[in-house]
Amino acid sequence: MFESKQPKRRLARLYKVAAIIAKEYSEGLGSIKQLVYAKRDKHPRIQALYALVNTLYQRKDEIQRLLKKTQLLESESRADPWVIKILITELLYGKKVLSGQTKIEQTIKGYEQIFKAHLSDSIEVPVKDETVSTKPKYVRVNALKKTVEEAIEAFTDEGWHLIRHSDKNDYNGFIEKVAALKGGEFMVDMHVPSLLIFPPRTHFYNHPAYKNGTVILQDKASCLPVHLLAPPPGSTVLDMCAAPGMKTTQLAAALANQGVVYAVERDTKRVGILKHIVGSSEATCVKVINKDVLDCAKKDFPGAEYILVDPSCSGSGMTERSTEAENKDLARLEKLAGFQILILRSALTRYPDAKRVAYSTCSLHPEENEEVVRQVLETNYNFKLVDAKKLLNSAWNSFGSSDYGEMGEFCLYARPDEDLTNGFFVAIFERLEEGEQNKFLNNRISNFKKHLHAADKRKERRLEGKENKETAKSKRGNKNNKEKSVPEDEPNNVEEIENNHIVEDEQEHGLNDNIEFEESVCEKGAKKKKKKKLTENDVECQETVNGCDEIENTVAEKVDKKNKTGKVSSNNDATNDNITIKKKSNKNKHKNATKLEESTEDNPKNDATLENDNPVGENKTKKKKLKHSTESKDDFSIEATLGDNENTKKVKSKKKKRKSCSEVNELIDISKNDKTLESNDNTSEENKPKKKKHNILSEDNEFIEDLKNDEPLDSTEENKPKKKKHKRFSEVNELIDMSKNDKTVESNDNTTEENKPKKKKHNVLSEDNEFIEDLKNDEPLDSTEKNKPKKNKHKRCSENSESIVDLKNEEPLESYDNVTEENTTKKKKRKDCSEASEMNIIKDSQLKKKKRKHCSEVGESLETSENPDAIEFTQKSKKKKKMTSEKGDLQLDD
Ligand SMILES: C[S@@+](CC[C@H](N)C(=O)[O-])C[C@H]1O[C@@H](n2cnc3c(N)ncnc32)[C@H](O)[C@@H]1O
Repeated sequence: MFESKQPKRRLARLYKVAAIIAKEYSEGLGSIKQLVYAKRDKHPRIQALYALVNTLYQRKDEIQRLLKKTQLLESESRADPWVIKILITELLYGKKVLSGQTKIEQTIKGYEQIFKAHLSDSIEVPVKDETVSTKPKYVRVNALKKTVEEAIEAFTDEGWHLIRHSDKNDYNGFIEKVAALKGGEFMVDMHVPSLLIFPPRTHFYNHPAYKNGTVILQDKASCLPVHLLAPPPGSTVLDMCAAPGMKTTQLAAALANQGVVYAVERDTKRVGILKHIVGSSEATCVKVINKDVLDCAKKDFPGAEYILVDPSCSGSGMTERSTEAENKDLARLEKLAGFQILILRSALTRYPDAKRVAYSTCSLHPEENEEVVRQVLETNYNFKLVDAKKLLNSAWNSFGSSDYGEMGEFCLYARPDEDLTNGFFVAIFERLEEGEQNKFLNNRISNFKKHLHAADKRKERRLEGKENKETAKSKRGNKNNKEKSVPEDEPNNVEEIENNHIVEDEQEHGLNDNIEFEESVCEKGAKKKKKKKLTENDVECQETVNGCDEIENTVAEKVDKKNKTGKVSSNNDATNDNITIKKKSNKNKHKNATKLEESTEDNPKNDATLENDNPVGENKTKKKKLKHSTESKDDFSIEATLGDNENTKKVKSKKKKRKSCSEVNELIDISKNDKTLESNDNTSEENKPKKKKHNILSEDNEFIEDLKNDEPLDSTEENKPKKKKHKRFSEVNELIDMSKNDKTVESNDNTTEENKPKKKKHNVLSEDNEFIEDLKNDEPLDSTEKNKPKKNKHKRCSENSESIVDLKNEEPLESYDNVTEENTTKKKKRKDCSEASEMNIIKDSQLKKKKRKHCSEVGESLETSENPDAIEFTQKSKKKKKMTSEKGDLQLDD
């Protein structure tokens, strides 16, 4: 046989595999390092793979620019865009040659001069080599296998020299010593006693202590949540987001294997890694549970006393580049925050035996941290935030943003530049003792929500009543003449209206968190329900492993080998977090899953540096303070959201479409009043003479007036002149629904839900989600405020609306805001509405289009809602009788 001397016609496997990894990384399927390891069987040159993909992401902006200028992706549309990007990376920043003869390589080479010409136009941005770590290597001694003393002795025997730091209060001195660690030296951490510190780039992969599970590679920051949670031996612990299991094993060690650690992990693949780590660390007290923890309840983890909430996050703290933390993908952060709020709130509300809860992220973004804490804490009656500084005996420097006042300062940050760790955030909550108070409770919200909660309960009772009634009716042979006598466009009764907004089926869905939102509003014929397009927004979150990339990779490798699957990370988005907010129609439950594209613009995250063979040294540590984003944070005040007209700004949207700001403000104002909510009750429309439906504004005002009366409910309704309140009820009910998460706050939701009669499926507006909406309205994530000058406190309503709208306009908030999908087609209508009210109210009002006639005063009322006298004005305006113009969409704004 003659050897063919023909040039290689096939693309080098290195490039193919690198392209796959780059793509998977862009999809958030893992850190570059994890993905490289996972593809090891596909290409053994992991360093070359890593270098290519890492460089691609370091240079992504330039490459993107080149692609745009040359239109290469368009002209080479048949080629894999990721292969093109990898080849450009190789050509411009890698080997600087493409030696293959494939068509695509030839094409890319053909562009070389053009690329270079474009590049010379731009300023060269120096790229930091992320493979050179300046962070020390942290090694946690697995107390289940060896004591720290034994480990120290063993390392000393190996020739390592222990550097001591005895002053427990001198954190700065400690950091200096850590930064100065030289080859052959190690220290014991001053906070986490089981943690040993070695110089950067010390290798442990081949060390027997690592291989046999005696030591675990875990960054110090990642040890802090469990250290601060401090469950004693014998206790019951719930680890809500457990894989890969670094903190799970730390928890087991804290318990000395006495007691139980429920380690919950949703992702099946990661459960495999979790089990492996748990097994190899001999953490016998751990029970691994492959479940979505949001589908769990207290019965699943009986007696859970200590809870660790370490949810998926942006992972912005996992990079050594502090600039990374400044690159915010606001929409993504908001989605993550939504999920984080849900999960933290569930920890604080579902488990009645919980004494202490640790919330942590490996993110440096306040949106995922202080903001999450704030949103959850401000409505929580049972927990307080513990001052982390005190827990660490003041020997720590980095805390949360003072923009959040004391609340922020009670939270702890670990910062790469200051603490020589990964970036991390920890907040510790403790159950209130008797007589104690959560000083961050926002009473205004709480009272409001308490009322709503009460109203909610009443609604349930009414529903039960209705069920009975219906049964009786059907027994009577379904004689329903009454219905026929009701004008077409009128809902039959309050119950019916309310039924359209029932939060349901929490039992089935585990809780409020997998959210289903039924859009059903009365239409002509009273019983027709509008079907909405269903959406399921999968929010893919970058899985971050909190400082345990290395171990995870290695374990992944081991698991791989064992399972002979060859894959740990895969294209399967199982590694992603799915925040699902669903809308379902009554009848059809079809879903349209929309995957959020994680853009390639994402900077590399979680890319713990690959081990290399550099000698120990170069412990240059930046003392520069990490510039932490401290966007303006207006103090939250429900007062403002509930109609702080004094501070409301001009609402921008068109008159006719935004008439109802004042209405909602009024409604909400009113709902602040116990009695007003009570007055919602027992309003039987059936018993009322039917009235004109067109005078919405005046109806509202009257209704509001009614609500403002302190008359006891039942009597009120009976004695009042009959009005068409039911329409407003539905709106109020929506408002109530919006705030129903109170249940989650006040009750141990799951458990209470369990005891409730089952309701209609899929008629669910998840309380939590709505609550998030609510809260979002109350205070936008600081992202939305980002570009704004700091404002006075309590300037909430219109500002928020505007800022949220701005944000929405730029990028729809998919996970929160299903309704925005629909709304996007109605942009003009919702400019001034904050999301929650839009979500809930627009729909209703849209469906009332045909029913409602409005007078021009509606527009006026909206205008007036922007000024401080809005309510007064609207009250005046109710006196005007004539509604002249037929009005379509009614939007109620906060
Ligand atoms: C940041 S990692 C946790 C790291 C882990 N605590 C450790 O120290 O090794 C977040 C994990 O939570 C899991 N997760 C996300 N949402 C979840 C949910 N709803 N229920 C259970 N696990 C979830 C993710 O799959 C991911 O493995």
